[in-house]
Amino acid sequence: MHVVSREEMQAIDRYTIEQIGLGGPLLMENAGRAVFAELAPELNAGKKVMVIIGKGNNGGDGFVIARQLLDSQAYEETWLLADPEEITGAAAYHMNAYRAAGGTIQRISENEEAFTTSVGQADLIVDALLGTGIHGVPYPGYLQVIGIINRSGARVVSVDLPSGVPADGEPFAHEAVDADLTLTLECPKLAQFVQPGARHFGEVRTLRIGIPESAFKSLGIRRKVWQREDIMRTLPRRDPFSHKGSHGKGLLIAGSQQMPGAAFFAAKAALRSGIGLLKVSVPDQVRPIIAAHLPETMFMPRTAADFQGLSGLAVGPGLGREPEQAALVRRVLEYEEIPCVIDADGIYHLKSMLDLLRERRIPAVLSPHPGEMAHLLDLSVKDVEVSRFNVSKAFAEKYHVYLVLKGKNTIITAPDGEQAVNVTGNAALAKGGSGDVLTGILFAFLLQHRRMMDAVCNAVYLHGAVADDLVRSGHSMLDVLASDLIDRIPPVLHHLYRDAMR
Ligand SMILES: NC(=O)C1=CN([C@@H]2O[C@H](COP(=O)(O)OP(=O)(O)OC[C@H]3O[C@@H](n4cnc5c(N)ncnc54)[C@H](OP(=O)(O)O)[C@@H]3O)[C@@H](O)[C@H]2O)[C@H](O)CC1
Ligand SMILES: [K+]
Repeated sequence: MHVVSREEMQAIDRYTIEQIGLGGPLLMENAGRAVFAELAPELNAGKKVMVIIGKGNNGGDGFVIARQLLDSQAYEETWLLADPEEITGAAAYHMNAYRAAGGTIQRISENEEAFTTSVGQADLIVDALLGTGIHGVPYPGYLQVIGIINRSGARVVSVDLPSGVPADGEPFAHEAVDADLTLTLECPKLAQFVQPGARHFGEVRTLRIGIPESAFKSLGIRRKVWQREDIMRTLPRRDPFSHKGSHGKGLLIAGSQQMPGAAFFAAKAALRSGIGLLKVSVPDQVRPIIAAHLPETMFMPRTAADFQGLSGLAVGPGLGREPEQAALVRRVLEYEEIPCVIDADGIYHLKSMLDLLRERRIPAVLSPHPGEMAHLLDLSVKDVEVSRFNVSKAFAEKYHVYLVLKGKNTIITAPDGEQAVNVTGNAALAKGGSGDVLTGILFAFLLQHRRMMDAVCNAVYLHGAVADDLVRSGHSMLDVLASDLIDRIPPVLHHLYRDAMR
């Protein structure tokens, strides 16, 4: 499923209408019917549904929805914030159809009191005020209606976008509709994954409205949501005649006296995610802790780390920030013949050697959280968070890396700018150690997948999916530990493989 900007969506609309010939009114009919079908189960007899319509094509969708409500069991009212004379194109086409089918349009500006009363009595409000066409702060009339909707107490369903949210995810300070459900048309827009807009969507469902894949191909859209079908398609299939050497021989350089656990979590997660042979380089004092809990690992002295014969490296979890650790990170970066994952303190040290990234033949994989990303770029966390897609793309292309910018919707970016958004995971992951688990999964998957982008996307997907599985079955957002995540990898992988083999 593609993720698009406002401009890209408008270009796709144009291409579909002009090149493919599916006219605007038809697409609008498809959009409105898809929304109505999604709402149908909620439209029982006597339910009071208000359709609140703006001037543009988002409003046009509203007229299609209102027309179908006429024939439903629900009681329907349609309120227009614009002057009907202002309505043009496909929206006018459907406004006329609505009227001709017996619909009545009430104008908000002429009946403000009645409008406010009606909103107070509504069970469900369909927000068809503004979609991708908004620029800047909603005009005063729109702001006023947005505020009334937000204070209504009704269930609010937004068409395409919560009105007032800019489609590209740029920051804004004005009020926008707080939707209970957003039915986004054809494909997600950037705003769905970036704060503050993301907070307005409520539950999100994406409704296809008949735009052919060729329209997206024609525009070369290179941003998508990584979905269950993607991981099932790309999970590595094991050759029955394979041996432990076939699934990666990796060295994990992690842990310190103060943070031995990080090395343990990353190592165990890598083993649980299929790495064939794992060597761990930890300070001598830490070795007994790991050895006692992970007899499957072998050890390499921190002082004599030899990379010969390895197929991958991972450095960072719990490493520490002393200068001597920087030398280790540098060695990993300079060893460019095999993939490497750099996380946590490894990223901290990276700042002084960013140019080494660009020179690597095999791109490194970095998995910073927003704070680590901000440190790398000398930006504030806020600067990173309000521009996650662009910040990620610029960095990945400039330094020729696979960048995993962690967060509610982790964004994965390849060195050529291709992006994927992850939609698994939840706030249970906001706890020390969960990042180390991701490092282990990333490491193991990198050594088992053919395509690096698949490995990185699948690792991020699996990491979130185990957190979702835990919260779905007996855990809460508060209690999940890194070890719970690791212990839940087997059943989640089991179900993914089982479904993939069907
Ligand atoms: N995705 C698809 O394939 C389809 C999507 N559809 C729907 O169409 C909208 C986009 O329609 P568009 O007309 O481009 O934009 P909107 O309806 O969101 O709004 C446009 C009108 O809003 C006015 N506007 C612009 N900025 C503001 C503001 N800050 N405050 C208030 N009003 C604003 C603008 O008027 P101007 O006079 O200012 O230009 C526009 O008239 C999309 O979101 C989908 O819902 C199609 O239905 C089917 C295909
Ligand atoms: K809307």
